[in-house]
Amino acid sequence: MKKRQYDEDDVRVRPGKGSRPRTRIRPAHDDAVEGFVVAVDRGRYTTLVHPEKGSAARRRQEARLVVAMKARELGRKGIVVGDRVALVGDVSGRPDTLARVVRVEPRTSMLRRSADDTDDTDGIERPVVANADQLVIVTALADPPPRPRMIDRILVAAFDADIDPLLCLTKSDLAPPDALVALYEPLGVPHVVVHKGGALDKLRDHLRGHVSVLVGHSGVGKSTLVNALVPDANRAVSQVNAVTGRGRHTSTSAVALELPEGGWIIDTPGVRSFGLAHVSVETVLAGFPDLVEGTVHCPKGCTHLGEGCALDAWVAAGHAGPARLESLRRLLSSREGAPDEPAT
Ligand SMILES: Nc1nc2c(ncn2[C@@H]2O[C@H](COP(=O)(O)OP(=O)(O)OP(=O)(O)O)[C@@H](O)[C@H]2O)c(=O)[nH]1
Ligand SMILES: [Zn+2]
Repeated sequence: MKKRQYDEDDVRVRPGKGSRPRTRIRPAHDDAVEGFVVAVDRGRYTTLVHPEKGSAARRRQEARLVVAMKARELGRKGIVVGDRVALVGDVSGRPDTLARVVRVEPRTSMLRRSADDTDDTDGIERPVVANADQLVIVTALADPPPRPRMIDRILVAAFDADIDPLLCLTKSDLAPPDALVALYEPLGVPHVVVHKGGALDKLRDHLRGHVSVLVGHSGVGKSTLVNALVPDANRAVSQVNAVTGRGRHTSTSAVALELPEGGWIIDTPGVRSFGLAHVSVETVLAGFPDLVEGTVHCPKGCTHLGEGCALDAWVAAGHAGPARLESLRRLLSSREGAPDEPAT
C-alpha cells in the first residue's frame, strides 16, 4: 500500500578525489554528528544535537541547538522539520556559529500539504514534516464545536502518508465525547480525552517514543496541551526563534519539541488542515477494508458517491454498516473540496 517515494530527491554524493568509493555502509562523513531538525527558516536549519554519552534523560537535558546550512553537495534536496541530518563543521552551537548539513537520513514518512488548502493557492504540494509516525488531530468537544469534515480530511491525509492518526478530544469539561467517539471508533481511530488541568497519562502513553504532529484549528487548546506536555515549551520555542532570528509573531511554521519522556511533538501553527488534491480514491478506500471488496462491482471510474455505485447494494446485503459507507462518502466529498462545516 506504500506508494510514496520519500526520497525522490535524495542526495547523490559525488565521489571524493582519490578516496575509496563510498558505500551505504560507509557514510561520507565519519565525523558527522546527528541532529534532529526542529525548525526551518530561510535556508537555516535549527537542529537539536544530543551529547553522545549519558542516560537518555541526561542526553535530552543536555541537548544543544545547532544552526546549520546545507552543504553544497546536497544540491536542491529539501530539508524539513523532523529530518534527521548529519552535521559537520562547527557543531558547538555557540552563538553565531554555523554548521553544515552533509546528509539527510532516509525518511520513514513525509507529510505534505497540497494545492487545495484554502490558505495556500499557489498549486504546489509542499512537504511539511518528515519522519512523523503519528498525526494527532486536536479537536475541542466544544468552543469551538468539532468539525467532522475537517477530521475526515486529516484522517485521509494520515492514511495517505502512512501515519497513524490519534484523535485528541480536548475541553471534556465542556461537553461529553460520546458522539464523536461513536463516529470515529468504527473507523479504528484511537482517541484520548483531555481537559485543561486534567491528567495526561493516556496521551503521554500514546506520544512516548513517537514523532507526533499536532494539527487543529485555532482555539481548540493546542497550545494549552503543548505547554502541559513540555513544561518549558515556551522557552524552547523562543530559543528556537532567537536562534533563527525570526520574531515570535512570525513563527508560523512547524516547530519540533522534545518530550521529557522521549519522543517529539511537532506543532504546526500554520497548518490547519491538509489539502487532499493529490490523494487518489484508492487511497481513501484503503482506509475502509470492509468496503473495498464491494467496489469490484462498481462501474468503471465510479466516484462511489451515489448513482450506480455498487456500495449501496454491498451495504444493503449486510457486508458493512451504513455508517461506514456514509463515512467513506464524507471523506470522498471532503476530498473534492467541500468546505468544513460545524457539527450539527
Ligand atoms: N474549558 C476549557 N478551556 C480550555 C481547555 N483547554 C484550553 N482552553 C481554553 O481555550 C482557549 C484556547 O486555548 P489555546 O491553548 O490557546 O488554543 P490553541 O489551539 O493553541 O489556539 P491558537 O493559539 O489560536 O492556535 C484558551 O482560553 C484556553 O484557556 C479545556 O480543556 N477546557
Ligand atoms: Zn462505487
